[in-house]
Amino acid sequence: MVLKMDRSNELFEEAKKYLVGGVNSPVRYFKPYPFFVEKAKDCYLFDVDGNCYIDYCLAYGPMVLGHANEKIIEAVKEQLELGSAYGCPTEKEIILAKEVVKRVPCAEMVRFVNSGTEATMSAIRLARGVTGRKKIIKFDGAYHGAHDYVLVKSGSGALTHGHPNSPGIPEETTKNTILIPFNDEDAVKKAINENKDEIACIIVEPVMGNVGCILPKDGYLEFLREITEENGILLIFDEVITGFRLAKGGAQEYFGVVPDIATLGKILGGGFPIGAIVGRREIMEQFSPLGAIYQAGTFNGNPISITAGIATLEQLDDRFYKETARTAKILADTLRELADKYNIPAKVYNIASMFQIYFNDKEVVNYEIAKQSDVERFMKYFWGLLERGVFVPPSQFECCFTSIKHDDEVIDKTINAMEEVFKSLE
Ligand SMILES: N[C@H](C=O)CCC(=O)O
Repeated sequence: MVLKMDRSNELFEEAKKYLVGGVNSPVRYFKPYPFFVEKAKDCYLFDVDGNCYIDYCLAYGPMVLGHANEKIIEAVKEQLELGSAYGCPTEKEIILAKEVVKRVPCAEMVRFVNSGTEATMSAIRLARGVTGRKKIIKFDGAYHGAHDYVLVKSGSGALTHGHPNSPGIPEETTKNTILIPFNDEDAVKKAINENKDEIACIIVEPVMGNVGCILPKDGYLEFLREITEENGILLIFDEVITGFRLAKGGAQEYFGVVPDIATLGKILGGGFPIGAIVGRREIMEQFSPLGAIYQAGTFNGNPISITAGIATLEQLDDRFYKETARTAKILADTLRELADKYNIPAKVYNIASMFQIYFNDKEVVNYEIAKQSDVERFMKYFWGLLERGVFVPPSQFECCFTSIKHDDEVIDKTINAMEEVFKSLE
């Protein structure tokens, strides 16, 4: 190993004694051991061995303003003095909810929760409760968090670590989860025809950011909108990744397709745990205490996360969207050029501030094709970049993100690192 990672190694040995696999989320582990972080600032992570990395993982998505953003720190410090959990409502929840409603096209009402996992779990319950139907359609490779109904043919860490179907989930629990390939209209039609009046919802990541970066084919999201409407099925956009990222109003604004319900997280909490279910008023009002569909949580609407969320959304201006998209595109174009120049079979996808490379000669339009990508070469690319001070997620089944702090100087350094890495990739 070129990188000096001795202290990380020591900490990993210690961590393994107390924490399963030495980590608290599987995506954080990579062989032989991950670097341990000491601190982070702007677009940089600093590890315990004194290495500094340009960060394109951004904590798997939330840190789009960069790490340790001054305005968020100031607002959170102030809120900490006022208390960190009340079990009672606060005015700040209204402020953040209003901001969400202003931005996100389908959002007429909001329920704040603590994670994307909780958001999708409750959104599915809501859809089932409202429609009185049991079945749901989920796309192969989509990752909607770590709860039972959707952890089948799943992306993200489940796929990276070789278990897209997690043991421990009874087949009775997932027998109502219909799995179909993404970007395939006929598969959707067939599933709906075979399960007439039984499907509560289609849940979809408009851009599949948990199996790399798979883009919807032109017209595909529009097709999902039409066919769900025609069949009394609720359309759920899982915008935990795309929300506030592709545009102020997320993927639904970017693509101009408005779902019935959406789930949010990541950016919404400004680096603190949060999730949200949003949707049309008559649907959302079925949640308790107005309706009978139960949804609850001690930390729902937690004042620290809400405060960080308000301070974050305030800073997502037009310049933010323009710049983060510009830098991600430069990197995606660079990767394409390098793959061409060094004759490495690769496909690169990019939308707004998201991008990912697959070492694959086929267009990656779904999970089956994504899975055929060359993992070994990807890990060579990953380590090559890391050794040159650039951190991308350690799996091609995750997505890279740019933040507002990735300026031209940082991008140039990244391009140089990429060029050096590609030279050694054959
Ligand atoms: N891709 C996951 C979430 O979106 C990564 C986060 C995790 O599993 O820790």
